[in-house]
Amino acid sequence: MSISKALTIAGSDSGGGAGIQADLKTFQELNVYGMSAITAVTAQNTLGVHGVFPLTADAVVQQIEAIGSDIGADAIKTGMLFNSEIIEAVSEQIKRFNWSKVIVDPVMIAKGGASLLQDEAVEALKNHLLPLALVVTPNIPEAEVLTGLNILNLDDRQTAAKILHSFGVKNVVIKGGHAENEEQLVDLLFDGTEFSYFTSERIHTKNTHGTGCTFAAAITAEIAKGKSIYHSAETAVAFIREAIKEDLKLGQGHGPTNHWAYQKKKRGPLHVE
Ligand SMILES: Nc1ncnc2c1ncn2[C@@H]1O[C@H](COP(=O)(O)OP(=O)(O)OP(=O)(O)O)[C@@H](O)[C@H]1O
Ligand SMILES: Cc1ncc(CO)c(N)n1
Repeated sequence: MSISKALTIAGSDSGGGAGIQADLKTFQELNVYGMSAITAVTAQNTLGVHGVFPLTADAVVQQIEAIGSDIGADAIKTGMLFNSEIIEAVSEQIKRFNWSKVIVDPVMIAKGGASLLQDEAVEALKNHLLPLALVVTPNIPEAEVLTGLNILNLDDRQTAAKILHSFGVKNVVIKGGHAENEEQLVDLLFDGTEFSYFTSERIHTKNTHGTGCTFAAAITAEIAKGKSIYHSAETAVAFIREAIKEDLKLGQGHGPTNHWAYQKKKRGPLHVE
């Protein structure tokens, strides 16, 4: 049997809802073999980020080399990269292994406000990593930082998508979760020519920790399997929707989403002892 493989280069979330943990759970659920290169360890739970411990760029490079030189990967996802040194090192490795299916989730700030990317690193993200990316998946505040725009409506999001595309990334997905006044959420996809819109009803829950990571991981898994960008985004929207709807009600703050929910809906409830 040949199995598709995906590598996530991201931070560890001890609470298990975001970061590396969310990515690996999502890869597994979508039948993709998951691998990881950890950029930073966070002490984190549903109440917030309590500590951030970045690894050296060399430690990140060695993890990527270990995978690239042996198992290989059909798609690569990046999440929390923390500083420009790590971003530049990761970009070098992507070039070295000729990886073209690269999905960049430009993680900047955790839900509680903790910084997961230093301010100095934004330029490195734009100059080194985005030109290598097949897809970038900012939320609205991240799209604002990357483009310098104030994004108030759908027109602004379209303009932001065009600017992001001009940085060299082939496909742009701007996620709509942060448009808090909107009951209809719109995730926008721009492929350089056409816009597509994925619309869904807002689910009212505080358990949305890790939605962005899970969404981008689902896109990565589908791309690893050779699916189109449109199909991958469509599956990711369905995956995250079920994961938010069937939340697990864990912790006292913003709880994680339910990574089992999408497959459970497809195959019916599992018999849990
Ligand atoms: N309350 C909600 N109801 C339904 N879908 C949602 C909700 N919140 C987010 N989503 C969906 O989840 C996905 C991630 O969007 P969001 O804008 O929340 O990402 P994010 O801010 O990067 O997440 P994170 O908090 O992990 O950083 C998108 O597909 C978005 O439409
Ligand atoms: C490690 C990590 N990566 C990404 C996010 C964004 O959700 C988070 N909270 N923690």
